[in-house]
Amino acid sequence: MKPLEVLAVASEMSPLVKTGGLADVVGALPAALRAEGVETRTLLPGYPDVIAALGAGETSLAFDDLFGGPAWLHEGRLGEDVIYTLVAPHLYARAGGLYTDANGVDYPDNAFRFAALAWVGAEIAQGALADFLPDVLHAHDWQAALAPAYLHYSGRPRPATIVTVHNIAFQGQFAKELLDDLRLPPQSFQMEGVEYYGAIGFLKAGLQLCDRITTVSPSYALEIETPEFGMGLDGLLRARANVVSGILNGVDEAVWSPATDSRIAARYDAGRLDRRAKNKATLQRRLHLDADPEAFVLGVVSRLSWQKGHDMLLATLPALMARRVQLALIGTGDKHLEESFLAAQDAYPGRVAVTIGYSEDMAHLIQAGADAFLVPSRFEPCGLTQLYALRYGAVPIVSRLGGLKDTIVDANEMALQAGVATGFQFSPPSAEALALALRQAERVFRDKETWRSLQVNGMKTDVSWRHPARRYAALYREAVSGDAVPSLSLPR
Ligand SMILES: Nc1ncnc2c1ncn2[C@@H]1O[C@H](COP(=O)(O)OP(=O)(O)O[C@H]2O[C@H](CO)[C@@H](O)[C@H](O)[C@H]2O)[C@@H](O)[C@H]1O
Repeated sequence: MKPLEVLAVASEMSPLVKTGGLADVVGALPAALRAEGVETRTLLPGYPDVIAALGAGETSLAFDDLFGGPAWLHEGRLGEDVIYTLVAPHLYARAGGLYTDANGVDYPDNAFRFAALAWVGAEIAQGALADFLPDVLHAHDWQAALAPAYLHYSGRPRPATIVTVHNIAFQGQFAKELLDDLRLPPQSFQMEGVEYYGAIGFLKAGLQLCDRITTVSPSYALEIETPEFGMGLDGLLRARANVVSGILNGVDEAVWSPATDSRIAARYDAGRLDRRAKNKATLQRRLHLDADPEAFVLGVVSRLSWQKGHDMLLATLPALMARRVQLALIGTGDKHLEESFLAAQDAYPGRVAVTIGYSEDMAHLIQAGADAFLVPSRFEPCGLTQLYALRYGAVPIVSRLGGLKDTIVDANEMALQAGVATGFQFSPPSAEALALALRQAERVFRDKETWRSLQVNGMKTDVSWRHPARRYAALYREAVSGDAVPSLSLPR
């Protein structure tokens, strides 16, 4: 059977460029899909680091003026994966972050930076390259979501289109005056097009005009159809509910496996869990936590934002610190949260260790050394860190919503009796409910045998990409077969 060919369009891809979970997913999917007979090529913005990492490669497809300057496509390889980099120095050669300057302020031209990515994705999808004509364009998040709109309004033959929502909180909204400069036709500015509350909505446009919508867990797929979680897009998603599905993320096992992980102090697996103690001791030493093997060590690896709910952890800290508990946290984001956690570290020396910043090494060591791993999110499309925690025997304590609800089996009495529990869920996402869950978890932690059964159950859970990749492949095939290509019936 001829492999199905997919063009993935995204603004991040591990290990080339990452600010969060989106990169992990975009980085892992091509290899996982290959096993399902799907060949994926990925289009990324030409950030300087990406260009440097991919080195010399072939250049093709030049644009004299791509939203304000010249641009061209660079074809490189990362292992077996073909990566197209959109080289456009006027858009991507910046000293700051991917989306914001050094002060955390959005670049004023983000609309054009990501419209360009989507535009070139649409060009490739319609045959601009001699050697690659994809069957599917798969756009990830708002940065790529204008691609289905460009395809729709081009009026030319196009492949099937899929938009995946990794986080509906980020939507890409821009002034309506940009319509023409964004190369969108006047008739696109309507409710069935790119118009969104009087502005231009990139994610809105993609969700409206693509063939299939996915998000990263079945529960989040339902949640975003409600006003509480839909962040303004719930009406659209309800109207298109027949093309919305939730496919859980997986774990890249080449990167996240305690048996082979070179970033941790001692390797282990479910049969050699005792070796984990060395990672706990190393973590405590490196972070200047008290060398106490019996302390209940909580781990956190996260962006620090309202979504992730760590303000609730701060609120419960005084009660926690009255017990034999330690906290090892690495995170970055909201300045107020960063400062509050640093203040907690000062207040509880040897008990609270806070690293403000980003470190893959530390992320792995926390997973391998912490007893429990905390994800108290207010909303969570899927969540990857609780999946890594399952693999590493750090028992997850999570809020009961979104992908957290779908991936962790709560250690209630019946689940413990049945021997299927893998962690702890709490609801609603509040400091009080979190505090109760932490007390319950600590109680089970003191019962070594039961705790070990949670660890082993977690480590045996299949969190690989095999099952999700099969679902994506099936979805691609369904979209290509065109049983229903709903956007074709929309006004053009
Ligand atoms: N300070 C730090 N140092 C080192 N590593 C750090 C770090 N902070 C975060 N990370 C890493 O970044 C990734 C975060 O992934 P998540 O899925 O947990 O959240 P995120 O909200 O970014 O992703 C969004 O997209 C993903 C992908 O679909 C969804 O799972 C999720 O629910 C959604 O919010 C993990 O690999 C984690 O280890």
